[in-house]
Amino acid sequence: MNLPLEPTVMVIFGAVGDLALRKLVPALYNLFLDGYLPERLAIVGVARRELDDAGFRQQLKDGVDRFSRRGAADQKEWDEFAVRLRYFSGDFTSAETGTLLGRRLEEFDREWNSRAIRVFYLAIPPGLVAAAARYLEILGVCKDCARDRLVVEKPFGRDLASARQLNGFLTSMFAEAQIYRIDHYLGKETVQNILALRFANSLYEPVWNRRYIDHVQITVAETVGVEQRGGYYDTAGALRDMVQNHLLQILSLIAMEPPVSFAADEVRNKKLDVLRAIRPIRTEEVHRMAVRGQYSRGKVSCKDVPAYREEHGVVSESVTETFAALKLYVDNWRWQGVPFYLRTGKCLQAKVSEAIILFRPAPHQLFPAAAVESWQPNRLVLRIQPEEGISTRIQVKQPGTRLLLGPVDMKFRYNEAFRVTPPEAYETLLLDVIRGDATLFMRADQIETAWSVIAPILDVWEAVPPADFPDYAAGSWGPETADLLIAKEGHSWLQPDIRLAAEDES
Ligand SMILES: NC(=O)C1=CN([C@@H]2O[C@H](COP(=O)(O)OP(=O)(O)OC[C@H]3O[C@@H](n4cnc5c(N)ncnc54)[C@H](OP(=O)(O)O)[C@@H]3O)[C@@H](O)[C@H]2O)C=CC1
Ligand SMILES: O=C1O[C@H](COP(=O)(O)O)[C@@H](O)[C@H](O)[C@H]1O
Repeated sequence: MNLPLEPTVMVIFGAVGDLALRKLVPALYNLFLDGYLPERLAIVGVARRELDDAGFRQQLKDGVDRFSRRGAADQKEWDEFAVRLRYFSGDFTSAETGTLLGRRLEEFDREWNSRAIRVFYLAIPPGLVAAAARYLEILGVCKDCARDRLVVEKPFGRDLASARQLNGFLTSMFAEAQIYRIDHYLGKETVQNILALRFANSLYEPVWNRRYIDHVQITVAETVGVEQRGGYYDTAGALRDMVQNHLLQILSLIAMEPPVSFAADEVRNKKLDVLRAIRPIRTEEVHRMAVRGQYSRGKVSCKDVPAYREEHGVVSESVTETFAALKLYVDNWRWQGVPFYLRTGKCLQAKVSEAIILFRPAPHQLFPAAAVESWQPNRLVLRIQPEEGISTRIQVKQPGTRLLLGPVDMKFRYNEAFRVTPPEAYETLLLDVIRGDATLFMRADQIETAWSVIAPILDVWEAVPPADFPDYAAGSWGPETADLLIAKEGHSWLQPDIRLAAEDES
């Protein structure tokens, strides 16, 4: 792995917020421990609250102790890392703070005797992104400083129109290549492994099409509710929060054509082709292609859970969906007629993300009916989390004197095969930003096309409020309507192996 050698200043706007404390700083600290960070690196945190460098460092250390995959930080190692951390108190909607911060950044250039690459990470409420970007102009960041980068979190807009507007605004100030729109699912090891599985093996690609694949199921199930983010979530819902980004990205990786190379735009073009090929959903068919749900009180992992409408920050008669399931078709040569079922929800029975490829039956049934009582079609399970890995279900002869077939799984699990803890998604993505590799980030056109896929559903759901919310108990697998959605095609959801999921959570 090449070490990024260029001096870098990473400015984190919103440096003492939830995302920075839980994800960004633990990721940067782990990259430091693994020796991946540039030698000359400064991390400057910006927020309004009054703090000195020591207070800032202590808050970040508390975050690392609680949330790092490696557990509490060793004090000596932390101190070595912490000298890189500086705090700057100011409101980024004020020009004065802009000028002062600008001077501070120039000090690093003088100290290092070279103009450092500047990475601006906007870990701030989505409504402030445009204001913060304007503020960057005061800092002299523009299209001409091609080495400087801007990292924008999700949600990117709240619909097609607002995403277009934000893209228009950002690309008027920065070149597309400078803008890194994060979708943290793309940094997950097993999501990246979809490409490795498909394009580094000759076994799967020949059968990766409508002739052999019956349908695809993508499940991203969470056990948590909205936690501290009720205010945001209640204005978003599952479709905006998860489907528009993470689930459609997983679908794109499963369905894309082989890229010619792994150049950022080559991969992104191929993924965009998939999004563009998704059959548009007409208004009158939204109810046949998509269902929504909201959780009522229940038990998750043996603990009582309040109803969504009782969560902090959620309005009492909220009609926001906490569950969404979709049926999509990719209208191209490879996937014609193959349904892609997507579902995601909060307060479900287990935390598990996986994609299952269900294959068609063997073309000729050679075995007598008595031998195939428990026959199941071949399936390939791409487990994204927990227990990251891949398994293939095949039919074998069961031991005994009778000819009886039965399903078994051939399994690969990351932790058994490699015995290392894979990096967190944010580690991979932050390192890519520092190195200037945008392959795993969303381009403007991908974001907009993904919004256009779900736009008809958003419109209909907004126009026709659900009559029956809440409609699934916390701790279940979601509303019954999700089962009916795919039962119409003669399919049923394959519930994940929750024994593994529960082990991972405990
Ligand atoms: N938290 C999460 O798990 C996830 C978050 N995201 C996204 O990340 C972004 C940040 O979320 P999150 O960390 O939860 O938000 P928080 O509200 O926890 O943090 C916001 C941060 O911004 C600072 N801030 C707000 N206004 C200003 C201002 N005018 N000038 C300077 N600083 C300001 C706040 O500090 P102060 O008040 O001191 O100014 C605080 O540090 C959002 O876009 C969110 O959607 C995405 C995925 C997951
Ligand atoms: O982006 C988001 O993702 C998380 C789920 O991420 P995971 O890595 O824990 O699977 C979700 O809880 C959150 O609502 C959403 O904004």
